[in-house]
Amino acid sequence: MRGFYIGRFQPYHNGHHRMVEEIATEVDELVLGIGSAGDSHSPRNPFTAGERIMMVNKAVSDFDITTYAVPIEDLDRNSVWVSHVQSMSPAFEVAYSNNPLVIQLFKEAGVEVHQSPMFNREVLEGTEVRQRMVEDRDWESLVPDEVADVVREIDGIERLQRVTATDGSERVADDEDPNPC
Ligand SMILES: Nc1ncnc2c1ncn2[C@@H]1O[C@H](COP(=O)(O)OP(=O)(O)OP(=O)(O)O)[C@@H](O)[C@H]1O
Ligand SMILES: NC(=O)c1ccc[n+]([C@@H]2O[C@H](COP(=O)(O)O)[C@@H](O)[C@H]2O)c1
Repeated sequence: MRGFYIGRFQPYHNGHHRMVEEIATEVDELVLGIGSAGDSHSPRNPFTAGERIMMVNKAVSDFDITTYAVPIEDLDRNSVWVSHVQSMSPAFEVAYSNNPLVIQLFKEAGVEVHQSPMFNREVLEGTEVRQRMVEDRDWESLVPDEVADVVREIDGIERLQRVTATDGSERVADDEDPNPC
């Protein structure tokens, strides 16, 4: 059976990794949808789709399943998003998500959805990992070693700190662009 699991993976962290570990007990092939694939170089989405594919591919290589990382760009129309996903992905029988909108859209489209428990969500959250990266606090312990290697290879911390930087007069929220064009 083939499953589908989508996330922004900004970055791929140990919560995602635990979820893939669980999913691997239920399917023999898994498509990892790289969500919001067109977004990068912002505080909420610092890494490109290609960089996230590197993180995911290296981190899941130990699992005993075949995986395919597929970039999925966002659409303005939620009502056709599942068709968009299906048009980009190898066919799958079950979708995995804990995101209420994603679950709703798949269910309305007649796709079976499985949820997973949230693992150590107090710290295993992309927002927390990025906050620690910005503040030069320990983030490496929250991600697989392979992901930490990719972040270092691409100078990811420096990038995130730059795109988050302001002139110092105010704090920038995670989803706010401090450098609007
Ligand atoms: N700690 C976790 N345990 C289980 N599932 C998780 C965990 N963190 C995220 N997920 C799930 O993985 C999917 C992808 O999540 P996503 O990439 O948005 O990560 P996130 O940690 O929620 O990131 P952000 O804080 O950047 O929004 C979602 O279904 C989300 O609910
Ligand atoms: N209309 C759309 O483009 C649409 C709808 C639902 C989810 N998504 C994407 O799916 C991904 C879901 O991942 P998260 O669970 O990490 O939020 C995100 O990248 C989100 O933008 C997009």
